[in-house]
Amino acid sequence: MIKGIPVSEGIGLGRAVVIKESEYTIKKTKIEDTDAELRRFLDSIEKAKEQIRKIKAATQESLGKKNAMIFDAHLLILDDPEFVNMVRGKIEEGINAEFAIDESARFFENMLLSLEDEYMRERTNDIKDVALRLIKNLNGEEQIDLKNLPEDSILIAHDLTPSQTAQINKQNVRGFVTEKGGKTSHTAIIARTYEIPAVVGVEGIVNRIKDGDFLIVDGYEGFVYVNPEEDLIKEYEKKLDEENKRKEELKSFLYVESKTQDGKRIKLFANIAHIEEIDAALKNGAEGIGLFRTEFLFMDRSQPPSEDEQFEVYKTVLEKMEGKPVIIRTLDVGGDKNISYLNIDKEENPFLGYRAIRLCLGNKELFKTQLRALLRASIYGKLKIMFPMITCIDEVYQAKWIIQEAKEELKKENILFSQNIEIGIMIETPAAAVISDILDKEVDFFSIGTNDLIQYTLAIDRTNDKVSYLYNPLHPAVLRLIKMTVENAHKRGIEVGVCGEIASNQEFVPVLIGLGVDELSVNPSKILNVKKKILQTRFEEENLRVKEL
Ligand SMILES: C=C(OP(=O)(O)O)C(=O)O
Repeated sequence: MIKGIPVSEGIGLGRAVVIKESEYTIKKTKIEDTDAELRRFLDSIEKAKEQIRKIKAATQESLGKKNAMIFDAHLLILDDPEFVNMVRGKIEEGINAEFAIDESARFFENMLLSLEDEYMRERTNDIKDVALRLIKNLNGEEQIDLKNLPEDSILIAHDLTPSQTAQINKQNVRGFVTEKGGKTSHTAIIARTYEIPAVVGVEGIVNRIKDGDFLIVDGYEGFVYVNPEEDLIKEYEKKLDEENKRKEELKSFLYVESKTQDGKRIKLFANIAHIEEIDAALKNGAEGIGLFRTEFLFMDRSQPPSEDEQFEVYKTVLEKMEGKPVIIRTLDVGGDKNISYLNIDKEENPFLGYRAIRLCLGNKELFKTQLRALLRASIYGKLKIMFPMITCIDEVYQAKWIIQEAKEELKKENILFSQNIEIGIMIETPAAAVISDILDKEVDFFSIGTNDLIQYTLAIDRTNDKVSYLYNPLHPAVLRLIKMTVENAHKRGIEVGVCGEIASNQEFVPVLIGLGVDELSVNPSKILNVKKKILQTRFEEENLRVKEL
């Protein structure tokens, strides 16, 4: 048994398909006919471009424009005069094309690795990917074909690149196991989107497993069993059976209205961080998006996304949701989410520092660019804009003022935007909950971010394992703040949602309902589980339980 990080729930049984990139020992040879060698090199470039364009089109179709953009970077490398001329120069000196490509790629990889910028360092993978493709083309070697995987395959790889996941025939895949990656890695996101069990961060797995080994992937616990005993296979087959039955049973709730036994309606929305997750949200019956974490658009790059780039993403989300409400949270970085190009100073207490709305109000252009993109996209659906980490009314005034400025600018430029965009805030600091009767005068809705609310109320760093035992969502202090927020909002006639992780957890759903929340926003894969719990809950009973808080 091997342990890794579970990133996509589910159980998979099947045979290993090991994706081992060929390890080339590229020999340097002396070339007499340099013109012919140059032609070989240029042909391999043309072939690579054709291959990449095809993969890009397939990715765009299955995973959307943003995921397909990575292949633009690959095409740019193939057109980069510095790279092409360096290889050409070496060939003209009489060096074989394979060696010239390898040496040039290493030169640029080392150059990028020497930079401080994490994003640039990560681009070395793109150069490696392109160089390998060129060398394989020169050798007439087929690129790994993932379109025709055998039934019940479990993919084992160092990491799955976007070009690989774009080609996979999903019906035949029962699991992913990779050496690299974490909860937000590309493989993890794709696995969750396709609902394929996945375990990542398993060091050395590529060399420990052979093609055809029988595997069990436990995406709940992060276990991978290699050629297990018959008893264990039986045990897991039983679990898989139960899982499939549970899934089937949950499907029966898909078209059932989300309300408690005694008729209290609870809206059921989805949390997303990437547009690819919308399909899973819709498939599971999300009535809207309760939290789109836009910060992920700003990560893994060297500069912020442009207004147009953001506009395209927000427009896509709104269009895909076809008029259902979409709450888009403005940039929430700082704390544990660092973005190198924003040059945030190292802080002693980053969670109490320059983050979220504070950072946006201090970087007006960055903030306004996002707001303009949101306003422009607003005509494509039902947009609601939400500000994170509010602690005082002044922040709400300032943020709304910048929205007003963005609207004036767009009007002058004759650019349309919706006149009915609701503005809301996250209630994720005790201060915001305590003054919710002041804040509610200025906004149209609240969404309680319990992940942060719990950390700030109980003074526990949510990323520190040593104090995680104190992270208690049912602590009376937390429940009182939620209760207070809901009561204030309802007096003013505005709705309250919960978008923190506790809304996805069946254990906490009844208490949130009892506290009177109107909407729960949960992980797409948890929507039907939560709906089942809502249907079993009696509001009056739960409400009585929290009366005396
Ligand atoms: C949803 C929340 O925000 P984050 O993205 O910081 O988890 C929260 O704090 O509950």
